[in-house]
Amino acid sequence: MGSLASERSVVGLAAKDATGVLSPYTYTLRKTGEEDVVVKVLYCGICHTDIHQTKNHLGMSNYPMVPGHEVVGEVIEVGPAVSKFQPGDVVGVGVIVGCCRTCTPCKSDVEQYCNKRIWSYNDVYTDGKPTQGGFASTMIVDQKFAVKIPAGLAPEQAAPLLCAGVTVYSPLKHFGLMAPGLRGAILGLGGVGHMGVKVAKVMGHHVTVISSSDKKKAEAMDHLGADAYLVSSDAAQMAAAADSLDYIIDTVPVFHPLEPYLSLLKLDGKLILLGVINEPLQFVSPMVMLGRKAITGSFIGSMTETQEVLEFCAKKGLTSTIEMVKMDYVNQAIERLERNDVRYRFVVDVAGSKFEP
Ligand SMILES: NC(=O)C1=CN([C@@H]2O[C@H](COP(=O)(O)OP(=O)(O)OC[C@H]3O[C@@H](n4cnc5c(N)ncnc54)[C@H](OP(=O)(O)O)[C@@H]3O)[C@@H](O)[C@H]2O)C=CC1
Ligand SMILES: O=C/C=C/c1ccc(O)c(O)c1
Ligand SMILES: [Zn+2]
Ligand SMILES: [Zn+2]
Repeated sequence: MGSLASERSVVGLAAKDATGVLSPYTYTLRKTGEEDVVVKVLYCGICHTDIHQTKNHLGMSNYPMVPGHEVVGEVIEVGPAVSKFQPGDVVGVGVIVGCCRTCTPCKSDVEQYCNKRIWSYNDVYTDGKPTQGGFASTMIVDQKFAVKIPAGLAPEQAAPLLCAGVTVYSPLKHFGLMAPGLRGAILGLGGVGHMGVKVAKVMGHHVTVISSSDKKKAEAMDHLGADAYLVSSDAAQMAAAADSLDYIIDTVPVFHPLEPYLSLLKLDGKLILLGVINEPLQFVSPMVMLGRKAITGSFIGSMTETQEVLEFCAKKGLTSTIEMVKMDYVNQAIERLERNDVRYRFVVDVAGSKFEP
């Protein structure tokens, strides 16, 4: 099925330099390969990683760069060997679009840890072309790196699950933290953090939000269903919560000391780092030894876990909390995300927007 004829010309919004400002950019996609699906982008979430990448926080950015890795779209064409999808299917694409398929992580179904992973943007595909993300009319992706959006999940609600959702689900599952009754905390109530609260609550955990201010308290308790709320700078509140938590999911995207949070963990508690921070973090060793605590990290989730979290959310009636915007608002949305002014994820209505070159 599908025509394998030519490269497609597409329009996206690209950063052209480390200012991170996005502007229209026309480029071509590869010819539809045997295992490729061609996806008309419907919606794309804005993740803080898009800021790290477009603004070159990691020193590895290449321009022009079309960001966006929480992509929901409609399949409009499939290559001849595609078995998972057909035109008309609503699918999701996330953070990675390729892996080696032969290394231990790839063979263990955790291909996100493949050292040859191909990122959905700011990378180079197997054909030598730059990869470009979801703030664009169309993407082409190998069927392995697309997931089905289950019936019953609104496509715009599903977009944040493709990064934020699976990023919290994967470590809870991997570290054996899905049992009801656990006491967990979410540090940083943004796009990833709000999914952390929702997923942990559905698992039956007692959930504390640890935030940099009290601004989000009412919403966290009333809308997201958090059980407790700590302001990280309030020493009395923090002291009262010492030794009380089985885990902390840390989503803060900037440098912060770890010791105040390590002190909140119980014996064998885990501090799970998710934020991308390009400088050394700090703690003294007794903070982990005297309590056998673990500081660990986790990176998105596998394609299997991505499909699983979508089905988990559909089954539990769990949605993301989003602010929907058009493409012409993306630069303002990014500025607001950087100022910590979003409730809790921007999702761009890509197909419903005009973005002419
Ligand atoms: N490990 C992985 O696989 C993944 C990692 N990430 C990374 O996780 C981090 C969080 O991503 P995301 O949730 O999209 O980001 P958001 O900007 O949506 O949320 C980050 C939250 O951290 C808190 N915060 C504290 N200090 C700051 C600061 N100086 N600037 C901004 N926020 C601050 C805020 O919460 P509050 O107001 O409560 O203090 C804010 O809402 C990023 O570094 C991102 O790159 C994202 C996805 C996957
Ligand atoms: O948002 C998804 C990607 C997160 C990410 C994690 C670690 C890292 O080094 C990155 O460049 C991105
Ligand atoms: Zn992300
Ligand atoms: Zn591999």
